[in-house]
This record gives sequence, C-alpha cells and structure tokens, in this order.
Amino acid sequence: MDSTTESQGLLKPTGLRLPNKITLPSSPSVPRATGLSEMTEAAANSRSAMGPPLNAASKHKPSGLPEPDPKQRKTLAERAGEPHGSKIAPPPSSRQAYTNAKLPPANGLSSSLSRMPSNKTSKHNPGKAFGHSVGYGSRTASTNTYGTRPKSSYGNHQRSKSHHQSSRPATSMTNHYQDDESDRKVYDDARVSSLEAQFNELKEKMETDMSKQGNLQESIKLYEKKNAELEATCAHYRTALDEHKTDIRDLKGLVSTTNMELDALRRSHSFEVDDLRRKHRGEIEDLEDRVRKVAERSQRDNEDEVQRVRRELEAEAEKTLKAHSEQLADLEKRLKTELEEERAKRLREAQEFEAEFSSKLRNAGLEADAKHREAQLIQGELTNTKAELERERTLKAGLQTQLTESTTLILTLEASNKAMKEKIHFLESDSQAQSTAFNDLHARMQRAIEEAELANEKLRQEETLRRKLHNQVQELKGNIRVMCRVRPKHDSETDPAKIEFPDSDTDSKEVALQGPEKTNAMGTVTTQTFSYAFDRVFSPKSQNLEVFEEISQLVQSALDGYNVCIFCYGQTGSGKTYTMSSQDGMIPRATAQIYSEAQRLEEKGWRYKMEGSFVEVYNETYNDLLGRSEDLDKKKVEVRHDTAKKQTILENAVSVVLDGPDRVEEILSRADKNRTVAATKANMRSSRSHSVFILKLVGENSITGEKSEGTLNLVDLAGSERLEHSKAEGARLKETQNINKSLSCLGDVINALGSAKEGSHIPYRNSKLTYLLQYSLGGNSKTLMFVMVSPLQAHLQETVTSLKFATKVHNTHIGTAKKQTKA
Ligand SMILES: Nc1ncnc2c1ncn2[C@@H]1O[C@H](COP(=O)(O)OP(=O)(O)OP(=O)(O)O)[C@@H](O)[C@H]1O
Repeated sequence: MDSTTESQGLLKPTGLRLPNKITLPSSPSVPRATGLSEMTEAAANSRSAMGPPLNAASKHKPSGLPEPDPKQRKTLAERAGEPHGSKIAPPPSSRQAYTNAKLPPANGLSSSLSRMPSNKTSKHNPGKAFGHSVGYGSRTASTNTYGTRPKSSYGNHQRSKSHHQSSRPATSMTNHYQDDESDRKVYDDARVSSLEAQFNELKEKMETDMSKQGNLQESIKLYEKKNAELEATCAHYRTALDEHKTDIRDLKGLVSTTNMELDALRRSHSFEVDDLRRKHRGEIEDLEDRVRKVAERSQRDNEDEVQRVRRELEAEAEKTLKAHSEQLADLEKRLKTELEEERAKRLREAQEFEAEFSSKLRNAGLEADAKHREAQLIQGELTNTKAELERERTLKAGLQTQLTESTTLILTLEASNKAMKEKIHFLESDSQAQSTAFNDLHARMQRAIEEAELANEKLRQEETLRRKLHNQVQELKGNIRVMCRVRPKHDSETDPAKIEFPDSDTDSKEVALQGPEKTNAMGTVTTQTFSYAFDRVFSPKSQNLEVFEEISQLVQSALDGYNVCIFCYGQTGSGKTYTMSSQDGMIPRATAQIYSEAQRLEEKGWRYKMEGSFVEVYNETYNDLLGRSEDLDKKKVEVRHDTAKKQTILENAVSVVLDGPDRVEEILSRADKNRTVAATKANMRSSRSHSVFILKLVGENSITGEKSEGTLNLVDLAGSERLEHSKAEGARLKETQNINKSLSCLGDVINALGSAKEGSHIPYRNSKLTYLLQYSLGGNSKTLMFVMVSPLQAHLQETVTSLKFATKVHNTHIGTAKKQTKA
C-alpha cells in the first residue's frame, strides 16, 4: 500500500484531507558513485542523509518537506464553525496523557487508529478502552468514575480520584450528573478538540514519516543503483586484477625463463671461455714447441754450416799447400833444367875462357865456398819449412784454431819461397855450388817424405792403441752404467716433490728424495729421506748436450766395434722421449758424432757403412716404425739371431743406409709419424710401447786391413708405472701387463748377467724386448741406463720404485765387453 492510499484511508472517518501531492525534496546530498573511494564517501553521505532514527524523527524535526503553515492550521472545531473550541482547553495533564497514547482516540477513529502502530508499553486495546470511556451517550456500569478520563496516569489519577468518589453515595452522584451536564458537554467538546489536535499532530507526524520513508526509498534505490555501479566497477577491477595477476604470472614465467636462459648463456659462455683458454694454451705450447724446434734446427744448421766451412777451409788449405808443393816441385824441376842448361853453357864458357880467366876462377872458388855456406843455410831453412808443413798436415784435421796458423804458415812459406827464388837466382851465378846444393836439397826432401810416412804409420798405431785404451777406460767405468735425470717442472704443474742434489757442486752422483710427512703415535712429524747414488745424476737444469757428453764415449765404442745399448727407463711423462728422440736428443747427437768421427777416421784409413732400423715392441709384437704406416700392425717383423756371428737380424723391417746426417732426421720423423698414426689407434701408444733405434756400424781400414762391426741401440722404454697405480682395464690392462712383464724380464736379464757365470742361462727369450737386445745386453756389450725422474710429489711413489730398480741395475757387474771383429 502506498502512502497516498494510506492517507486516503485515514481521511475517511475524520473528513480531513491530506495534501494531494507530497513533493519529496531532491536529495542533492546523494552523490553518484564514481569509484571505490567515492562509494565510501557516498555511503557516509547517504548515512547522514538518512537522518536520525525513527523515534528521533517522531519528534518532528523540519525535514525540508512542504508543511502547512502552523499559523494557517485550524482545529476541527474551527473548521466546523464551533467558536468555543478554543475556549475549553484540556488541562495540560490530559494533553500529556494523550501524547502518551494511554487513552484511545474517539470511537470514529478506532478503526483507522487500530492500524497505527500501537505503543507496546500499553496493554490496553485502545479501541476498547476508548469505547468504554468515550462512547457517545453510553456509560458502562463498570465505569465507576465519570468515564471521561483516559486510562493513563491521568486515568490512574482518575481512578484514584474515582476511588475517592466511590465512597460517595449513589444518590449524590445522580444529582451531581444532572447538575453538571452542561459542564460535561463542554468537557467532551474540549476532549474531542484535544483529540483532533492530537490526531492532526499524529497525522502530520505520519506524513513526515511517510515523506521520510519516500526519501529513504529513493535513497535506497539510489544506493542500490550505486551499489550495482560499484559492483560493476568492482567486477571490472576484479577482472583487471585477474588480468594483472595473469600478466604478473606471465612476467614471472618470462623472468624465470630469461633467468634460465641467462644461466644457460652464462654457462655456455664460461665453457666457451674455458675452451678458448685451453685452445690458447695448446696453441702457445705448440708455438713454443715450434719455436724451440726451429731454434734447435737452426742451431744444428749453424753447427753443420760451421763444420762445412771448416771442412771447406781445411780442404782449401790442403789444396793450397798441395799447390805450393807442386809449384815448389815445378820450380825445382825448372831450376834443375835451367841449372843443367846453365851449367853446360857455363862449362863451355869456362873452357873457352879457362885460360883467360884462371885467376878469376880462383876468386870464384873462394866465392863458391861462401855461397856454399849460404846454400847450407838455405837448406836448413828448407828443412824447417818442410817440418812445419808436416806438422801442419798432422794438425790440420778438425783444428779450426790452427787454420789461422796454417794461413800464416802459408804466408811464411810464400815469403820463404820468394826468398828462395831470390837466392836461387843469386846462386845461378855459380853452377857448381848450386848443383851440389840442389842435390843435397833433394836428398833431404826424400828423407823428409820417408819420415812423414813413418809418422803416419805411427799415428795409425796410436789410433789402435787409443781404441784399446778407450775400451779399457770404458771397462773401468763398468759395462753397465746407470745415470739418473730429473726433468724440470712445467709451469702448469704444481706441488713439486722435494728432490735434492747433495753433491751437485762436485761429482753430481747423488739424488735425495724427501718422502711424505708421517705422524707417529707420539704425534711427532717425521719425513723419510731416500738417497740414491749413480754414475751420474743430472738435475732439472741440465741440458741434452751435457747428458750427451757423458754418453759420447759409449757412442765412440760403437764405432770402435762394440755393441752398445742405451735405454731410458721411467714412468710416463718423466722425460724419456725428450732425452732420447727430441731434436737435440741422444739419437740425433749420437748419429752426428758418428758421422764426424767416421770422417775423421777416414784419413787413418777407416771407411764406415752405417745402417739404421727403428722398431717398436708393442703388446709383445715387433712393429717396423720405418715401414708404411698402413702396414704398422699388419707387417710381421721377425727377429733372428746369428749365434755364430753373434748378430741380430731383423726380418721384414726397413733398414736405411745412413749416408749423411740428414738421413737420421728423416728416419726420426718417419718413425714419429708412424707412432702418431699408431697413437690414434691405441690411445697413448707411444707411452705404452718400447721403441728401439738400432744403428749398425761396419768399419774397414783400407791401410791396416782392420774391420769392426758395432751396434748402437737407443731404447725408449714404455712407461714403468705399476699396474695397481694405473687402474687400467681391458686393452690398457693388457698393455700394462705386457709392459710390466717386459720390464721385469729386463731386470731379470740384467740380474742374471750380473750373477751368472760364463755360459749359464740368461732368460733373454722371456720377453720380446730382451730377445731383441740379446747381443746388446751382457758380456759382449756396454749398457747405459738412464733412469728418468718426474719432479712431482704426486709421482713420488713411482719415482722411488724406479730409483730402486735403477739401484739394483747399478749394483750389477757384467762381464768384460768384447770387441767384434769381422773375420
Ligand atoms: N729435460 C727436460 N727439459 C724440458 N722439458 C722436458 C724435459 N724432459 C721432459 N720434458 C717435457 O716433459 C714432457 C714429458 O716428457 P716425455 O714425453 O719425454 O716423457 P716420457 O717419459 O717419454 O713419456 P711417455 O712415456 O709418455 O713417452 C714433455 O712435454 C717434454 O717436453
């Protein structure tokens, strides 16, 4: 039911009219929701716009709604044209009682008023109460009071008053009623007008409330609208929030992906940097290696050049001397002829003028005596010159310093020749004396030549003696010698072992290793020192040249016809290959020495033929390192021994005739190439195989008829590391087992050679290596073992094992070496 209908309903019983239209004030105070903050503000505003609570509103505060002017308002009595309404005002107490609604309104209003909210404090039925007390013309018997007072405090008061009245007698009451009827009527009118006033007041209040209700409904609608807007905004923001959350999630995913990519990039970058660093280091090492090789090669070239120039100069000097001798001989011959002619001529002249110049002849005889003395002097000078020439011939070979002397001598000879010519020219004046002088000269020259031949013969004998003495020296040094070499530490290597060379200032024959620190039960830290002594110890500072000087005498022995075996023993990476086969290693140096010695010996009548072979022993099979690389593991190399000649023959292996120093380089590079090819097939094969360079030297002296045949074996043994340390498996295990077997066989052979009596069994056949070296180890040979030592602490255990093995070999004494002479 709307407010208008309700108002109309209210008007019916009373005939009062409510204003047709209640204009609700616009509510400017209600803001439009524009956002979350605005909504809060609007809510606050709307709350304030709602006004005070309803019970407060019942006090009728001005609400802004149009209200009838209170001055124009008229009471019902006024409207009905009853002028006395204003005169009879109810007592203030009765007005108060109506306000409290303890009394019911007039009967005509009862139906309408019954729909009004009742005061909950009242227990009365207002209509009923009103009916009982104010019904027109009816008074209930139960009403002991006059019945005009409402049941309120006023009523109570009435009741208490009635109570007093009830004590009055009924007759007196009836009288009173008749007397005061007019007063009662007045009083009723007053009451009616009072009720009307109250009703008006109530109606106004209702209207106010209704208008407020309308306002409130408007406000509610506005709030609902605003709420809907806010909810829409809220939903919008929620969607936006969800989108943002999705974006944030995406971004987080992107960030983590980017981070992962960055990490991957960083990792790959660091790998690349590491690779580049490794590559760079490798390149630097390659470059250093190449530079070193170039330097070494150029040094060798220089040495060769010096040798060549020396040889050329010597040849030239010899040629010059020969030319001078020939010139001298020509001169002598010409002079002789001229002298003969001159003599004949002079004889003729002398006969012609004998008589004429007899006195002059006497004088000439005197002069001839003088000249004879001079000729003798010249003859002495000539003898000296010849002696000098002879000395020059003896000394010229290989002595660069004496080349200068030779030049000086040549100059002196030239001067002497010149002087001689002058003297001969002078002597031409006396043919007799000159003839005698030249005869003498000739005789002396003959004698000098004979003496020179005697000297040459003596020299040859001395060479044979030198060989014998050299061998005796070698024997005194021992037929098996052991030398130790400690390689230098590379820059890339850390943690060096403590290796000392106590006698490096004097003999350099000792090496001392300091073992790891050990703590005993008492907590004392001790270090064990291992000392070893060998024939020679080379510190890391030593160069290949210094090492070669020690072994050059053995190389000489090979030229002299002995079997020589030089091998390098030690763990992988200890410097065996560097010592043996590097550019200036033992193999190139030994062959270079052999060449120059062979040339030197040529003038003593020796002619040498040299042949080189290079084989490897890998997994107990022989491979030819000078053959074609594709045949390396296919071609079967066999080793045979000629027991009668005590010679080793390699079948199916290439043997290269070494007719010049360049050939050695060629051999080494070919072997190196083959080993590199093999290394790709079996990893680190060069370290896992023994390589043996065999140089056969066959010499013959055309003058003495002597012959010699020696062999120089240069062996680079495989790495000697123990099986338990190498942790090898599969193919590597087999390799290591074979290496260990052959090395231990080598030890056994040396041991047997040292302890066995002549003719007893030596276990050469137990391994391919000892079988190959059968005639180069033992009684008929000279053996030198280099024990190579790594300078690192990590290799200390292996180093100690190697040095122990070397000490065992060093303590072995092998029987006297025998020179091999060809039948
Ligand atoms: N005396 C030295 N002076 C300078 N460098 C050396 C010396 N000895 C060895 N080296 C270097 O040490 C490294 C290992 O040496 P090398 O290859 O000769 O050892 P190895 O015992 O022959 O090893 P493997 O058994 O593997 O053949 C090489 O780089 C070599 O150049």
